[in-house]
Amino acid sequence: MTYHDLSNCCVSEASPCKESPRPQCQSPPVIDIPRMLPYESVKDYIQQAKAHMLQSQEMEADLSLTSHYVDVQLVERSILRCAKNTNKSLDKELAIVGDAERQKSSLGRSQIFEGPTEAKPKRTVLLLGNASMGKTTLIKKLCHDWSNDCLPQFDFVFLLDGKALSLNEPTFSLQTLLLELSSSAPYCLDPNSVFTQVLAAPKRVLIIFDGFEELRDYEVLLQTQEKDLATSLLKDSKKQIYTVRQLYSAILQRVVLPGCTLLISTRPRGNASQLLRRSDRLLEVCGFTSTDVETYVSQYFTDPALKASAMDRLKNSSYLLSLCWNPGLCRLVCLVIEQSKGSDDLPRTLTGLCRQVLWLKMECECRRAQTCDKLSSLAWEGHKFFSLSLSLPLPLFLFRFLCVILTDFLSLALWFSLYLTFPLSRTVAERTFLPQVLPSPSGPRGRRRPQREELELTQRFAIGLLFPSRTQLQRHLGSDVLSKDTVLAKRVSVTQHLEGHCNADLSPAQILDVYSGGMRLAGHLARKLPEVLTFRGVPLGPPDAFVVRKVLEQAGAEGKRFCLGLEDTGIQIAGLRAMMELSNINTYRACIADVINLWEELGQSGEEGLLEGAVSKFKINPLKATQVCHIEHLAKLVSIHMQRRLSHSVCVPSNVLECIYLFLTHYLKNKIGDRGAEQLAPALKTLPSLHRLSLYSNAISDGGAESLAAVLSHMTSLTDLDVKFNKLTDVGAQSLGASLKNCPWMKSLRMWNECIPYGVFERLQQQDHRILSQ
Ligand SMILES: Nc1ncnc2c1ncn2[C@@H]1O[C@H](COP(=O)(O)OP(=O)(O)OP(=O)(O)O)[C@@H](O)[C@H]1O
Repeated sequence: MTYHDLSNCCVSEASPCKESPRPQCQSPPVIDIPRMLPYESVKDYIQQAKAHMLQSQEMEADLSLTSHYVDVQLVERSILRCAKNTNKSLDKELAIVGDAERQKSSLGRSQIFEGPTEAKPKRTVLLLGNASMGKTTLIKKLCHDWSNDCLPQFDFVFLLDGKALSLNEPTFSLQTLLLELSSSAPYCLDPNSVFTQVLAAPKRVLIIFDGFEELRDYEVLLQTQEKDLATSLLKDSKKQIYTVRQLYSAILQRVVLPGCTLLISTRPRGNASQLLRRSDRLLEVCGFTSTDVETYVSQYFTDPALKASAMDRLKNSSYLLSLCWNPGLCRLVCLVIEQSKGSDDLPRTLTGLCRQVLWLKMECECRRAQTCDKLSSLAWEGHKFFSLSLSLPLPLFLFRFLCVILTDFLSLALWFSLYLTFPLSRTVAERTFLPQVLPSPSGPRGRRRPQREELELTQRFAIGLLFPSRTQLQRHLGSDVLSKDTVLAKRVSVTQHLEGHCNADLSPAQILDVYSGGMRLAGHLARKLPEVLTFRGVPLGPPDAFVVRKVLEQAGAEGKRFCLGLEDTGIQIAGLRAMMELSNINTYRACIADVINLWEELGQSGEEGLLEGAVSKFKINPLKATQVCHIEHLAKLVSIHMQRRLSHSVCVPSNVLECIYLFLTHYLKNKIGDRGAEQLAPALKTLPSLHRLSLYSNAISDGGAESLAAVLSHMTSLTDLDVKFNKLTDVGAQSLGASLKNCPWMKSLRMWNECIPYGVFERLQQQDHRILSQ
């Protein structure tokens, strides 16, 4: 009997998974298994493991995977290649792509471990996603898929939790770790046989790491293993003498089970250079689309009447609807809608939402006064949030979510009005609002510094708490005049701080923060906004885009107009459209492909006024292309320009796109290389108004130079070309030099680099004085 047979025997009776089509299933390799192995016990174990996973249906209390899971798409992310600085935090290293690119690189659950056809399977997959975007839920669903035989390439799936790192005793072996500590493992009757099989065919093993708080935890585990430890592990992985940390580290470093597949989930914060080097694929859970939100709501509310009214209420509450992009928040929104039973107004801010959820939970499950006291005092003493979750019957998810928001840095006391009793802190030196609203952090020494995500959220919450509506203020503080005065004083301080900023000081993130203070605070901000407002590099998810629009709208009411920069923000097309609906936008810049898609959408829906505005206000000069895809988008734009039509049915108004004046600045991060130059060349040929082109330091070698040389004589408006510090040798340089002879209109060609022999360069310069070295 071969292992193939064994695997086939294990097909469970459970129904096949619904969402993932089975054709993805590959036939497992045929592996001979030693005769003496008791097949039955291994086979039984696999069956039990599958059944065990199928039993853990819960996403969280009362919500099951089978009835409430929404099948979300994943997006393949890439890293900006930047030679100089590899020590950046991961979110800064990830290339931000537009909506169109995201669609192109999206994939389903069943494709996570597969590359393009013929490519090798992905052995180390990093699953990224911000707080409560659905990483753990996706992992649970994957485990279900495996139980339903939808991941036939794996015989074993082990789910390892970051929290197990707190087990410090050196009493584990690789065998006990996998068969006893993995949360997916059932009780094993014959651990030796199972473990022998795991060791015999590691390629058919999937190990999932989830539940780590941050990237740093992984990075520490990737520090080089002590030699003795590695040798000892390789000699005998059954000895129960290792700590969980040592074993995790050995798996991640592939000292043990080298051929297995690893799925590592994490939030994209902090430095991840080691992890990145070892990963074959970066995937991101990108949250719910608007259709996903509708699916979620319809699954959440089983009563048809409630379902319809919930969706109506949500649609009337645009900000809450935009928050539902985050699945965890979507769940909270549904909870609030469910509990409010149509009576109350829905919350208008994130702070309002979380406050209401907490309040609801406390009303339901705790004796309020006692719990408030307890929470406040525990939090103020600096206890970790997790310790609270042990002592209170609130759902773990809620705690985890609040934990992200509040963290140990900002104590829970903030929620319970303790913040009112603290004096304003002294300086306004920092460019955040935190000093204005919060007591100084006073946690024990040596604690990690709060991450940016936590600070941002904390800041938004702090502002949200300081600017509740009048009714809320009255409800929470009643006749407590002293507290009311403190709130008002802090509000004044924040407002003054905001007004004290000169325009250039305002960071895009601050604009997003301010909205949590409601429209009153947004009004102060609106007055201060600079005319050229750029968000480049700040990810704008749906709620952020909503906020930006609101603030711009408010500023418009005061007569302000803007030139809006939305490149590298990842804003969705719906968000872009919302900006176009504003009448106070002079010009805007955004991802070219998304802009074209928006034009198409507007053209197809016959919204000619909006289309005209969206086309005429679009600005690309100067274009800062940082990824190869930017060049493809440019080519698409050029083709629209030449054909004067968007799609079959949509023409571009004749007076626009007349003059694409283009100045491609050098490609700062991604090197376009020969491939990029090749793609760029045909597009360049058709640009009527390209005067200067800089492809400085772009890893272009002779192949790319040939492509450029071939189109140079067609670029009749080009006066200056800069291809300095590339990799051209004498071949590429001579080819460009020869082409220059056919371009009498050109003024300069800069192409020096150290791969061109000095003599060759000098001769070319003598032949044509327009060839410059600097
Ligand atoms: N695909 C989904 N379908 C339905 N609900 C989902 C989905 N993804 C997430 N949720 C809901 O959002 C909640 C939070 O998701 P989850 O715990 O998976 O996030 P996470 O990314 O692991 O967060 P963290 O980084 O905080 O650990 C889940 O408990 C569930 O209610």
